[in-house]
Amino acid sequence: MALSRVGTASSWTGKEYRQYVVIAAILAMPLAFNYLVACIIYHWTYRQSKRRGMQQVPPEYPAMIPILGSTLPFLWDSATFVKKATLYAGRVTAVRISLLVNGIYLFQDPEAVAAMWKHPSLSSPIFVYTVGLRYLFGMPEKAIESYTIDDSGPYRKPHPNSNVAPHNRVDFLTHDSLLRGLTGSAMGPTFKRYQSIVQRNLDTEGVGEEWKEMPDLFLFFRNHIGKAQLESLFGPSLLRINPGFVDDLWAYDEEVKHLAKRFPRFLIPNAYRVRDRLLAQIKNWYQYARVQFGEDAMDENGEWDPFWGSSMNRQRQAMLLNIDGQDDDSVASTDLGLIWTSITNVVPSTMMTALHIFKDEHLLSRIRGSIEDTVTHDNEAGFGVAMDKLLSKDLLQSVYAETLRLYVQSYITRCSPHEDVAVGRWWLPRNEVSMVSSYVSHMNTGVWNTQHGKHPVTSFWPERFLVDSRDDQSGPMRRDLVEAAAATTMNKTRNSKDDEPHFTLQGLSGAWIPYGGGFGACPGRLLAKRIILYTCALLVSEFDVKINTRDFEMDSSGFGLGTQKPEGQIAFAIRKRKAQ
Ligand code: HEM
Repeated sequence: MALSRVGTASSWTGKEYRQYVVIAAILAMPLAFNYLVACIIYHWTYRQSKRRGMQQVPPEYPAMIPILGSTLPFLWDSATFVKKATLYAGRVTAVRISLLVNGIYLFQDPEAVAAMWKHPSLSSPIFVYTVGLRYLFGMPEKAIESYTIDDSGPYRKPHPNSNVAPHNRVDFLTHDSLLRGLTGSAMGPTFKRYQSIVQRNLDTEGVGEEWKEMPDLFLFFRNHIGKAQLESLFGPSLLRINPGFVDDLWAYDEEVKHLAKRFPRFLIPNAYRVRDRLLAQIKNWYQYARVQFGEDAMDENGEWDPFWGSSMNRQRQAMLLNIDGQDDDSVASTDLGLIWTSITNVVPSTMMTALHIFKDEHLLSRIRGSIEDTVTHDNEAGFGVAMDKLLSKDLLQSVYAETLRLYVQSYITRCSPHEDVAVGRWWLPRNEVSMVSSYVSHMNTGVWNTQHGKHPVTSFWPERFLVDSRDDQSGPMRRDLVEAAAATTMNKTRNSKDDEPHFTLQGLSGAWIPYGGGFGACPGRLLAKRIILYTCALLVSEFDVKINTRDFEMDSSGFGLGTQKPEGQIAFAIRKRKAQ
């Protein structure tokens, strides 16, 4: 009896089930048809472009669900998705992906990326500024307007079609101030301050000639390298009057990935709370510096004072507050962006460079040997280094370049507000957003030399950027590309027979892109390279470090937002080196 009841019920369910399947199939037919058409157009466009060599707009990556497009895979598994979407017939290429609000063009073939850097209409990061300021850095909506309406470009001369008033040219004004403040004559004093502050910070750790066990390498770098960099750029007052600033900055860094997904406050209250705290501390700093600062506080060149730090910060205040709709709240958001960008890339990059050196005894001893003639140690003056010489050390530069290749996972974003532009063999339509993923470029097996798989693109190979004339399998680029370049341009990329292996980035302008590129490239890149190389030279010369946690994974959850960090803590031991 019970069995027959079950049987009746299940056959009734089966019938219902079949009806649902039929309805679902009918409903799915337009979707399947739509997808099929999208696939045909997608393949046809690539084939046409290849066969006829025609300049055209990149095709759209087929997505099953209209309107939603590729939003879900792009947001939730961005690394896998962009790698897949930008690959066609085994080659990295350009594609349009449709997202919920609008679409994005991804340009990844190295020729297109190199062309992008050269194009004056694609030199401005203003579009990504507006996104960052709104969603990451919490700028009030009324202040963002000045950023969204500025179509005058990043150059001193405004675009002829733009009517933006000179004092509202936020794109040019901010970029110009950053270039003046972070490069050229201003960089030297900032870097000098960094050198003495980092040595002072390391001294506070009390490391002696006995091994000192420590639980977390990243914390060590945050507290010494990160703090030194903050102080050398923004001055001691910001940190002194806000003792929780550094911890809050790193707590915020953990939350940025959630803010980037545009979740509302009620879903990620901690992210909004820590951001509010940081903005309040930055405004607190403004109040303090305004009261304390006087002309007599400046150094002899007017480059630095203990309240605003570098003169760039002091001058940014006047420049930003002069722009329509700006006040302390909006300027604090802009400064949060600057502080976050300047610190949170260089700290993990420095740590990963040092980590790779200390993890490998042989590499450590080669690096020590190679920089011996550049470093000095004086009991009075402490550690010293001839920076010009250090910056040209081949193996150290190769380790640095390889570290950035492996761990920098940024999206570099551009938009042309006035005209369609040619990007290599593609067109980018006016006002459309284009992005380049450094990760896809850095993992492109069509470019990078892996010595036939011996050194996969996903692995760390310290010599990848060294060219050795005695070894035709050496160098960062695949052998076939080097030969093709040499045949067409008579380019001599190899050194002469008796030269030592030398560091090169030749031919990699569209492939090695940790700092973006062109006029909009990272204005902190020269300072970053100095900080990374100097810090590694200091650590390897003055300390022994044993890496105790040797197996760890990298955290990919912040994909697209900058440099990767390790997942979990890396335990290590450190001691002062005995006098050599
Ligand atoms: C290894 C360290 C660093 C990496 C990997 C890095 C990477 C980047 C990238 C990919 C961009 C976008 C560039 C583009 O759009 O083409 C950028 C922009 C920027 N970076 Fe860096 N960066 C680093 C260090 C620094 C440092 C040390 C500073 C400041 C001292 C800094 C300040 C900035 C600023 C202010 C921007 C925005 C540029 C603008 O508005 O014109 N960065 N960075």
